[in-house]
This record gives sequence, structure tokens and C-alpha cells, in this order.
Amino acid sequence: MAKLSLDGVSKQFGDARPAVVDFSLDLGEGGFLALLGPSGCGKTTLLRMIAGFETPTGGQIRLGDRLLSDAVGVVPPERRNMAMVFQSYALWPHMSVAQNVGYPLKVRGISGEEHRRRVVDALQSVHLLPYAERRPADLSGGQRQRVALARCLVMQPDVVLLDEPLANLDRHLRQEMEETFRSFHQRSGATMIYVTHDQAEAMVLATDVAVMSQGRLLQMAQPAELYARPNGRLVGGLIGQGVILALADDGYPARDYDGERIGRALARTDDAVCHVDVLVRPQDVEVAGGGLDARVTSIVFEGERYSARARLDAGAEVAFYCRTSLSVGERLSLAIRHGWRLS
Ligand SMILES: Nc1ncnc2c1ncn2[C@@H]1O[C@H](COP(=O)(O)OP(=O)(O)OP(=O)(O)O)[C@@H](O)[C@H]1O
Repeated sequence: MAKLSLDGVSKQFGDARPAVVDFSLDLGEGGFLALLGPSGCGKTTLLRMIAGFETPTGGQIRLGDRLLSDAVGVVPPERRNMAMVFQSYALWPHMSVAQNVGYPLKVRGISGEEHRRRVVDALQSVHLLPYAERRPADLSGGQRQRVALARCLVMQPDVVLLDEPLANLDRHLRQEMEETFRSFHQRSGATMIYVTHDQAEAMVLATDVAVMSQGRLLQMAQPAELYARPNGRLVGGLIGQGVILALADDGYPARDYDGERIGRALARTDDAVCHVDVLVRPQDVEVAGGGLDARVTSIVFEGERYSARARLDAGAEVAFYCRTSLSVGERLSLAIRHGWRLS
């Protein structure tokens, strides 16, 4: 196994706006990358280029020192030792679970004891051995997805590409499958790339998250880093909860804003020429005396806590959590503890 490198990769379909633009990243061996972005931003196109189903119009894709794709030529998908798992599972309905999982081995002429052993291992790893003789139609959605995973595991791929594999599952099953993906990743040691537009899924699963918009890479970082230090409005708005305040720019060079600085900026009544975007997370806003006067605009019970929003008398709206219920319209005082300047 080796590092996967994308260097200035682009893709344009005909005269349309480019689907992927000058995209570069390195993913270390055994890494788990989530490719996150809104619908139509080019995630699937990028994945298909990595798999070899699409030819880039520019740039290069490498696995270790092996050139897989550039605008001149591509190594065909079957010679990349990569496996792709789709949203639709793509299982053969007339084959049993074991036959589905063993199919890629059969195609490569692997039979007998080795075939049997690899199928059993793959089924065991996704806890489906007792279902080996069933047909896909007799399985739940989550079980079908696990068959698709086992079928990819059986090939011992260097890279596993997953295109929104949980999109068709309900919330409970998604959580269960997230666990399956994590242990699959640990067990296989494969490099994984996981396409999703669900930021929560990306954050819990991946070792690295790449945020895309309009074909471009906006930021790639580990989940905790991306959450704490997002770059730009788009990433700030996409990752985690919070509101973005447009504050008068006082030339402060650092990106961490304390509550005092935010309060001062909010209190300014002159028309500032320049503004900065400052992200304020709900956990950094507290109901506390002597803070900023506000009026509650919404409150939602989330089980462990309430999630609320309030409009400050200074104009902006902020989000916060609280332990007890509040009424819409209720007056209260809020202390903002911290903010992060997005650019
Ligand atoms: N084969 C194709 N021919 C022409 N245009 C295409 C083709 N495939 C994708 N596109 C265009 O490229 C852009 C990116 O599409 P892509 O499917 O990669 O986005 P995505 O981020 O995966 O979206 P989604 O989350 O909705 O699946 C879109 O504007 C899409 O219409």
C-alpha cells in the first residue's frame, strides 16, 4: 500500500462549468478521508477519476510512485486494486450472499479452499456469516450494505472508495454501519475515501476531511482541527453548529476572538467600512447575568438539552444550548465566550 496523491486534478465535461478544478491532496497509507460538500460540487466525479472510471482533463493521480491517471492515459479500473462501494449496493439478486461476496474472486480465477476461506473471513468481518446462503432480497438495507462491503474486503484492495454508502439507510442503521466502517477500516488497513454530504458522518468516521465546493478543495484537515479552525464562510457554515457574525473589522490580527472583543464590535454604532466573519459556536454562548441583552427566537428540545436561538438587542442572532426550557420572546442576558474569525 502507498500514499494516494492527487496533483492539480481537473475534469470538464464538454463545455459545461468544470466539475473538478485543480484539485490536489495527499492521503497517507491507511488514511480514511471523507470528501464532503454540497450536491453537485464534484465529489463523485473525483471518486470516479480515482477509481479509473473517468479520465481527468488535467493533473495526475498517483498511488505511491505508480502513475494511475493523467490527461494522456489511465490505468484501467481492474488494474488499480481499488474497490468501490455504491449507495445502491449493486448486488446480484439471483446469487446468495456468499456467491455475491465470492464473485470478484471467481472472476480472477481464485477457487477451492482459498476462495472459501476468503469468503468466510470477509463475511465474518461484517458479522454476516450466518446469512451466507440467503439472497439479497431477504436481507435488510444495512445487511445488504454489509454484503457490498464484504465483497470489497474479499479482494484485499489497496484503496476502498465509498460513494454515499449510507444514504439509503435510516438513522439507527447509519450509526450501526458507521461502527462497521470504522472496524472495517482498522481490520483491512486499506486507504479509504468516503463521499458524503453529511458533515456529522464525515466527522465521526474519517481521519481527514476534505471540504469541496464547486469542484475546488476548500480545506483538508483532521476533524477536530476543521471544527476548531475552519477556513472561510463556506467551511465554517458547513462544519458543526454555530452562527457567523459580521463584525466591524478593528484590525485585530489573531483569529481567536474573546467575548469582550465580540461584545465591543457588536456595540459599535458607526458604519464600519470593513467587516470580518466570526463564527460563534453554541457552546461558547451562555445564559449569564451582565451579558448581552437578547430575546429568545426559537427553542428545540433535543433530548439531552435544549437548542435555542436568540436575537441580541445589538442586532445579530446567536445560537446556544440550555438545560431548561425557555419561551420564545423571553428576555435574557447572554455571554459570548469565544469566536473564530473565518478568514
Ligand atoms: N458524465 C457527466 N457528463 C456531464 N456532466 C457531468 C457528468 N457527471 C457529472 N457531471 C456534472 O459534474 C458536476 C459534479 O457532479 P458530481 O456528481 O461529481 O457531484 P457530487 O458532488 O457527487 O453531487 P451529489 O452529492 O449530488 O452526488 C455536476 O454539475 C454534474 O452535473
